[in-house]
Amino acid sequence: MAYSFDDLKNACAADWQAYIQHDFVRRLGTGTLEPGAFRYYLQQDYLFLQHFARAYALAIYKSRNMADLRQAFDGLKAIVDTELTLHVDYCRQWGISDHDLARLPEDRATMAYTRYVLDAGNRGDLLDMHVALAPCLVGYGEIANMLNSESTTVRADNPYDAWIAIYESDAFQSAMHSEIEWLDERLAGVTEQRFEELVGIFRDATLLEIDFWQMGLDWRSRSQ
Ligand SMILES: Cc1ncc(CN)c(N)n1
Repeated sequence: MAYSFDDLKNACAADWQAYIQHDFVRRLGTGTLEPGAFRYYLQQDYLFLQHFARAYALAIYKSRNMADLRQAFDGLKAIVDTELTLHVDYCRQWGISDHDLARLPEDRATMAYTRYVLDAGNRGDLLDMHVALAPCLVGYGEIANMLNSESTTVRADNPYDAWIAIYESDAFQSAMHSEIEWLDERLAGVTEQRFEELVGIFRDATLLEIDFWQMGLDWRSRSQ
């Protein structure tokens, strides 16, 4: 059987839905998320993105041909040039200065997720690395599309509208599609046993995304 990215998602369908439809996401869409929860998430996400940039750099290191190298490089650029740049501007709008960002303590949910992905890439091969990175890139693209399709989503006067805009942007959506294409090509040739290993990594990373949203909702008990 030729596997595809959709098979990875289908193998962890309940966890994937719990991630995409998390309460944190729903409240972003309706504009009802507590500002403190969003601010805490935004700050941790700044640290998260820096570690994910390191993970894409590891994917570049593990690439053995130009096509793989270019794919990992595009992922690195999407994080550093698109997401992190917008993120720093966005943090300023939320009253979080560069000074604050430079001194942030790392939450254990940030630590667990980012180190898991770096470890999956270190001990595994390039496909393990991309599968560990996929819930991040594909999940946020899907979340933006899901929010756009829901009648309960508020865009005008929603304090989180700019957040949705980052992930519905052409730059982010095209990075997501190109990653799915890359994964589809590689997954088509794996054995059943290898696919099951990859499902384990994909599920772990999806569960760690859920923990990251939950960290935001639990911000009061986690605040520095
Ligand atoms: C935790 C998390 N996951 C995914 C993304 C989208 N790159 C993000 N910014 N933060």
